[in-house]
Amino acid sequence: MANPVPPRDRTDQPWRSEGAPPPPPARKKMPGGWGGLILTALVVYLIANLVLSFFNEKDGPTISYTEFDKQVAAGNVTKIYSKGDAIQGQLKNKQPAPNGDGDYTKFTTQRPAFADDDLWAQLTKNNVTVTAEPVVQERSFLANLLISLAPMLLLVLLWVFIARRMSAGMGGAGGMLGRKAPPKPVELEAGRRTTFEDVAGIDEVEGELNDVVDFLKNPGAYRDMGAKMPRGVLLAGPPGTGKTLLARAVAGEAGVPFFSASASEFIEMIVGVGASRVRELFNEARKVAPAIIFIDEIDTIGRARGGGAGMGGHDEREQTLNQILTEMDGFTGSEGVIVLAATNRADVLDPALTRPGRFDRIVHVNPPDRGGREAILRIHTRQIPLAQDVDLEHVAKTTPGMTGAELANLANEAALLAVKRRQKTVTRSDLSDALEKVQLGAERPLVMPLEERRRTAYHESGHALLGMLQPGADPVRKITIVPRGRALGVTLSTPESDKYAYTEDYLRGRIIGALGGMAAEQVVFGVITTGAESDLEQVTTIARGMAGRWGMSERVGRLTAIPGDTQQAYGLSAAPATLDTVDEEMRRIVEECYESALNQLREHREKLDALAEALLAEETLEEAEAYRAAGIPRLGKEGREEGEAEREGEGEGEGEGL
Ligand SMILES: Nc1ncnc2c1ncn2[C@@H]1O[C@H](COP(=O)(O)OP(=O)(O)OP(=O)(O)O)[C@@H](O)[C@H]1O
Ligand SMILES: [Zn+2]
Repeated sequence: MANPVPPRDRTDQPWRSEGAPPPPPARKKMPGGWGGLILTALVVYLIANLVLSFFNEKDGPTISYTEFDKQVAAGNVTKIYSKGDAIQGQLKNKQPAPNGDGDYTKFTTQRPAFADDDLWAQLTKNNVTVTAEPVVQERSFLANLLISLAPMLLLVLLWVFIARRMSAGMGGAGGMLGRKAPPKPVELEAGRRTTFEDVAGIDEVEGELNDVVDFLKNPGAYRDMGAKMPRGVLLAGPPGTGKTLLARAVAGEAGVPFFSASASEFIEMIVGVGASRVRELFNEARKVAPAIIFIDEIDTIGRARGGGAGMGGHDEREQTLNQILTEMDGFTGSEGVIVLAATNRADVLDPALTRPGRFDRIVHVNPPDRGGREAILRIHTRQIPLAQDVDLEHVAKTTPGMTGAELANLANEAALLAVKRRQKTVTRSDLSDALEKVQLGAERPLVMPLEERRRTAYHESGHALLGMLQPGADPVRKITIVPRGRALGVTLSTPESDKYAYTEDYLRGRIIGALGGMAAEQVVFGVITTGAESDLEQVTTIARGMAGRWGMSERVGRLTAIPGDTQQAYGLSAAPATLDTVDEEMRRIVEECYESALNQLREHREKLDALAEALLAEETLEEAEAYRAAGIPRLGKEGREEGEAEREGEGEGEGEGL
C-alpha cells in the first residue's frame, strides 16, 4: 500500500465547504481574587503617593529669586536650606506676601541655573545659616521604604497570581482550591474509568490506538526489546466525534493517569506562562509515568506560521508550541508518557508538529455511520429506561450526519421530555420530538437531507463501480457517504501490490474511475454539480502526464512537451504549437474516458442502482460488501498477489475503456 490512490472526494458543496471554521471561542475567565488584590495594591500605592506629596507641601509662599536676593542683601534672611536648586528659607522680619495674602517669614524660591555665584559670599557676609540636602523628597523613613519597595511588591504579587492561575484549571480538580497545586491527573480521582466500552462507532480508530494501550500497560517489554513507541498521536476529526472521550478511554484501558489541558488555556495566560505550564505538566506526567497527556485544540497553538496569527499572541503561541516540541523531543521513548492531541483542523497544523518523533501518528476520527450511530445511541441510553416501541436502529437510520456528541444530546433531550411529560419511560415519540428540537437549535442542518445523500451515494457508486469494472484497476477498498473533512463521501481504492510503472490502460482506467462520480450524476440526475472539483484535478494531472510527459499520445510524439525540473533548469521548453497539441490531446483523452464512463454506467445501470441503494442504507461499505452489492465477483480477497492475477484473468471486456 505504498501507493494509495488519493481518495476521490466531492468537495466544494457550498454549504459544506465553510473553509476555515471559526476558531474555538477563547474561554473567558474572571480575573478572580488575585486580580482584585493587585488592583487594590495599585490603588493604595497611588493614594499613598498622593497623600505623602500633600504632606510634603513646602512652607510659605514661593517668592521670586530677585526678591530673595534682595532680602539676603538686606540682611533679613536668617537661615536657608537648599535642596538642589530649590531654596527654603526664614526671614528675620515679616514681609508682605507676593500674592498679597498676608505676611510671611518662611518662603520658598527657585534658583535659576544662570544665577551668578556671589550668593555664597552674600550669605556668609550676612551670617545666614545655610544647610543643604541632596534632592530627595522629604518623607518619613517608613514611607520611603514603602514607596521604594512598592514596584517590587507588585511584581511579587503578579508572580503569585500567575502561579495560581497556572495551577488552576490544569489537571482539572486541585487547581481551583486557591492553593498553588501542580497539575493532577484527572482520572485518578474519578470513580469510574472511561474505557473503549464507552466509545462506539469508531472501531477502526480503537484498533489503531490499541498498541498505544498495550505499550502503556507494559512499557518495560517494549524497552527491553528496544522498540520505540510513538510519542504523540494526533486525533483529527470534526467536533463532537469523541476525540476527548477516546483519549480518556485509552488512559482508562491502560489504567494510567490522564492529564488533560487545552491549548487555548496555555495562550490565554499572561505572556511567558504557557511554556512553563507545559513544562510543569510534562514533569508531573513523568513522575507518574506511564501516563497520558491530552492536549485539546492543539491547532490554536500549532497553526502553521503565517496562518493568520492573532495580534500579539504570536510569540506566546510559538513559545508554548516550542516547549511542547522540546518536551516531546526530550522523551527517551522509554519513559512511557504518550501525548495525545486533538484537533479539528489537521490541515492547518505546523509541519513541525507532525514530524517523526512528535505527532507522527495521525488518527482520523470521523462521524459515525448508521451502525455506529446505533451503537452510540445504545451507550447513551444505558441509563435511560426505554419504552417497548423504541427502535434505536430506526433512530440511527433517521439521523445521518449526526456526531456522537449530538446523539448523546439527543438521548438526553428525549429523557428530559419524558420527565416533563411525567412518563416512566422514554418513548418513540419523545425521541422524535427531541430530534426535532435538537435540529431546530442547531446552526447547521444536523441530519443530511435525503436528496443530498442520494446524489452523494450515486456519485461515490459511480467512482466505485467503474473502479470495479476497469480491468487491472486498483480494487475498491471502501466506499462511504459519511462526510469526511470537506468531502461528502469517499471511495478508496488501493493497489494490490506496489506499482512502479503504469500502463496506459491503467491510467485511462484511473481517469475513467475519477470521472465516474460526475458521470453517474449525469446519467442518473441529468445534471452535474460542483462536487467533482477534486476529481477533475486528478483527471487533469493524469491526462497532462499522459500527453505531455509519458509519450502516450501519437500526435505529440515520443517526447516530453511539458518540461521536467531538469529541463526547466536548462531553460528548455516546448514550442507553443506543441503545447497546444498537448492541450488538445489531453482533451481528447479525457473526453474519450468520459464517454466510456457514461457508456459503462448506462450499460450497468442496475449495478449502479444496487450499489447506491446499499450505500444509502449502510452509509459505509467495506470491500467485500461493496463488490457483493454491485454483483461483481471479487476473487481472491485474501491473497493480494493472487487477487491481481485473478482479476486480470477475469478479463471483463479487455480494453473496454477505449
Ligand atoms: N463515538 C462516541 N461514542 C460514544 N459517545 C460519544 C462518541 N462521540 C462523542 N460522544 C459523546 O459526546 C461527548 C463529547 O465528545 P467529545 O468531547 O469527546 O468530542 P470531541 O471530538 O473531543 O469534540 P471537540 O472537538 O468539540 O472537543 C462525549 O463525552 C460522549 O458523551
Ligand atoms: Zn468524486
